[in-house]
Amino acid sequence: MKEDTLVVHEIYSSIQGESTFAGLPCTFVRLTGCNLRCAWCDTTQAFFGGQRMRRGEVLDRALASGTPLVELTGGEPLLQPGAIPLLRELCDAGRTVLVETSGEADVSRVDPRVHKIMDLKAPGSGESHRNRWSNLAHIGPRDEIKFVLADRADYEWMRGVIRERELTRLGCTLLASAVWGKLAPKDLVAWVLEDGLLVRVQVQLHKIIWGAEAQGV
Ligand SMILES: C[S@@+](CC[C@H](N)C(=O)[O-])C[C@H]1O[C@@H](n2cnc3c(N)ncnc32)[C@H](O)[C@@H]1O
Ligand SMILES: Nc1nc2[nH]cc(C(=O)O)c2c(=O)[nH]1
Ligand code: SF4
Ligand SMILES: [Mg+2]
Repeated sequence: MKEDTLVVHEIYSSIQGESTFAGLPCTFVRLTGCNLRCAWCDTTQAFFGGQRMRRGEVLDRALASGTPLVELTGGEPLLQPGAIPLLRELCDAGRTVLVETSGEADVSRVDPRVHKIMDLKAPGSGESHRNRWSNLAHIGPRDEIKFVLADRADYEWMRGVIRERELTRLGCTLLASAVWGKLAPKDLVAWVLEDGLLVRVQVQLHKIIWGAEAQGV
């Protein structure tokens, strides 16, 4: 069956660099392939290649390190049919499970125990037209919506989306992140404070620790 195998770019342990889980030891399962091409994507190496593995082996490798936290990412993890049962099996094994998704793919079948970290792509990504707004119906208090912002125009777009779509009503965390090397986090912080916007500004902790070019961290 098509769910029995997954194409995997890498599996490794590090500390979680993003989201409200930042700083915690975490095992990452990074799947190959993405159907978007965000202008500033820092993981283009995961677009192609990878190794086809049986789902059971991916599960074993993800559990082997013993970290209580496991994240499925990519590329775009939800493009592969095996991602849905893998997320469920990771939850069944007692792990706290995160999935990092562009939000273009349908999130409705993701196990409700999983914490969905879902990007809403701003115009500076070049992929804003791909946002699947119907996914918002499946976002709840355990989930996090992330905006990755390249400039002031992206910031204003985020502010408009939060207000017009009443995102604070979803009860989820709203994350605002600067595109690395493009928007200064201090400018983002100044704008957030000026507007009294209730978002959590995040930086990519792993890039501060290991540098922006390091892979497998
Ligand atoms: C590489 S993506 C993989 C998961 C999924 N495709 C997505 O976009 O959410 C992981 C996260 O890194 C963020 N990201 C990628 N490149 C970035 C950059 N240059 N600066 C800041 N965040 C970036 C993405 O927006 C996303 O939240
Ligand atoms: N340390 C670390 N934390 C992360 N959180 C989300 C990541 C991702 O690429 O999805 C990521 C990553 O690439 N590295
Ligand atoms: S959706 Fe994620 S993996 Fe795909 S291009 Fe955008 S940031 Fe990169
Ligand atoms: Mg990353």
